[in-house]
Amino acid sequence: MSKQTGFHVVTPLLESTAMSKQIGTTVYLKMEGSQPTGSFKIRGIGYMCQNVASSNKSKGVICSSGGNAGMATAYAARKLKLPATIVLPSSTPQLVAQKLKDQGAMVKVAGKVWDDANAEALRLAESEGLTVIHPFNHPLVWKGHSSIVHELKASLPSKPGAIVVSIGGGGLFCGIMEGLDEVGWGDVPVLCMETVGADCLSVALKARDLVTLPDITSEATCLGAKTACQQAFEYSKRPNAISEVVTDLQALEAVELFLDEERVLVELACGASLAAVYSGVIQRLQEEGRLPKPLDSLVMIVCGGGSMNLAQLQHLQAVIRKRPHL
Ligand SMILES: COC[C@H](NCc1c(COP(=O)(O)O)cnc(C)c1O)C(=O)O
Repeated sequence: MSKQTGFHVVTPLLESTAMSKQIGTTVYLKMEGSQPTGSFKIRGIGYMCQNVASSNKSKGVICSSGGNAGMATAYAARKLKLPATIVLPSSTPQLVAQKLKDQGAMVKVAGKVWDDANAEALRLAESEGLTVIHPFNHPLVWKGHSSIVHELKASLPSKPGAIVVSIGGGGLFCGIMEGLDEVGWGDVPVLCMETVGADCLSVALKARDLVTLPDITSEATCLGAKTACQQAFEYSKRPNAISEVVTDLQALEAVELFLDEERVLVELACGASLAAVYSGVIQRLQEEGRLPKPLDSLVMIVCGGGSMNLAQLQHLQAVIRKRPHL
């Protein structure tokens, strides 16, 4: 067994019988919710924190986060004996703040959405001489996330027909695209899933410009960056990148179905990806000729998410189902 180099673990790659039956090909689930911090974030964030610590010049790290990048930063900082400050928007569920404090991090709340928290984190970094750990926009974060693809290359029987990822600021997407280039799978279609109201990449693609959303109106607050990172925007112009958007209700229904069928509770952010199968996006793309039919296989990056529990699920069910149907 090779010595573990990062703070992340090699996650299970499971087959979903129900999803495979629904789309007529093998659907593999890359279970990133099994990571120590509950999401894939520890791969890239942990790698960046290790690099910061190895420079020995840091007084501490600071991360603005919808929750999961903050969890990864707090966990890695504790392991590295670095002080950590996490700045959350008020849209992040309270349970996350307690989990961060349990990791020994200092928690501050600033603004309504991630962009507001990020502005405060940059101000604090400057005033207190802290090292910024960006939740999605840094080459070290993308490099760490690319480890997912190397694990897929080692585990899959053959090149996948397509990979599905959720998009917040685009860091996971950048890591996946970097990894695909590295293993020679640069032509594999990557389906980029967002929710209405947190669809910064989709809107940028339609505008052919890296535009900023006026606000975040989706309940999938962990996808709540108003502007995608430049690198994600560049990657999204590649022929193998496909951008799709689902509603919060579709993401919620996907979370509920996944819980029933696969016995795992994930965040709405992850539901956005799962909805690609559960809400028929894959089949529509095949009918439109934008995905091959049949697909050799499908890999779902189950990004996970640590800010979900039964109470939060019940809250989201009430809020989303109370909304007037558009
Ligand atoms: C505002 O928030 C950005 C980031 N969450 C991002 C995130 C994503 C999307 O990853 P990204 O595209 O931002 O690298 C997917 N799935 C889950 C469960 C996530 O938490 C954060 O935690 O600070």
